[in-house]
Amino acid sequence: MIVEVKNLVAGYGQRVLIRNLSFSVPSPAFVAIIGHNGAGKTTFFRAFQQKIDYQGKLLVHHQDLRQLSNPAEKGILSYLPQKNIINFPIKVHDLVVMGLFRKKHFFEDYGAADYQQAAQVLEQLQLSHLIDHDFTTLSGGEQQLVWLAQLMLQDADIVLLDEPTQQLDVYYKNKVFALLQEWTIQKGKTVLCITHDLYNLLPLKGYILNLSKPAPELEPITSETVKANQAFLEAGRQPVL
Ligand SMILES: Nc1ncnc2c1ncn2[C@@H]1O[C@H](COP(=O)(O)OP(=O)(O)OP(=O)(O)O)[C@@H](O)[C@H]1O
Repeated sequence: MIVEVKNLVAGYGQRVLIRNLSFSVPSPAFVAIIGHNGAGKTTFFRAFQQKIDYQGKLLVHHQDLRQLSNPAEKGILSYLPQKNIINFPIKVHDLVVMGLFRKKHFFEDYGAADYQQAAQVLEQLQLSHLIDHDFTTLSGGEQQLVWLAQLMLQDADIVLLDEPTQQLDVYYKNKVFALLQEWTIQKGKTVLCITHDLYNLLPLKGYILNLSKPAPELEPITSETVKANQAFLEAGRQPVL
């Protein structure tokens, strides 16, 4: 089992957002996590990162995440937040190369081979022209792609992405989803991706987890499930019982 969620209950104080969620991802897969604004998608990721208290169990590779120290350092888990703000000047190349942090000792400098790897992922994302730019001067979508490049270098087994295509144009939305699919099929990664871009899921193989449903479960991505979930979300929020 790569990821197992067992009877997860999570929220804030009296406000329970995730009630008894259970599912398992037995082999590398792409999982789109969908739901209305405020449904608890980011909260679910916070539980994964042990940033909030929760009941139930979260297991990765059969290990309880509560007992697993520093899964990022071990290359088990990586995370791309919805917003990641930097307020000091830094070159795109220098930011991306930091994705290799777990291969470095404390204070060890990044070398030519590391910068070469960073340049390669930037090229793959068609961002080579931005390599020497100051990150803080880039557009929102460009910044989002640069973070994605850094995440690629982290090369973790399980990748959590919170709306990675939110600010992207139609071309890059498709390109990023295709890339995430490639990570699962060619590199054996498990990708959990929060998204509101349901129609971009249509060409993909994987699963949908709709956290707005009363009993969310993994549904295979097909044109029927995408359309049914889109209709479900368009119908509006269900009253909380
Ligand atoms: N630290 C917190 N304390 C109390 N309530 C919080 C906290 N963080 C988030 N919430 C609330 O929990 C609810 C779920 O938030 P969450 O960020 O998980 O939603 P989401 O499904 O990711 O939504 P969106 O699609 O808008 O990003 C929201 O109503 C939010 O206001």
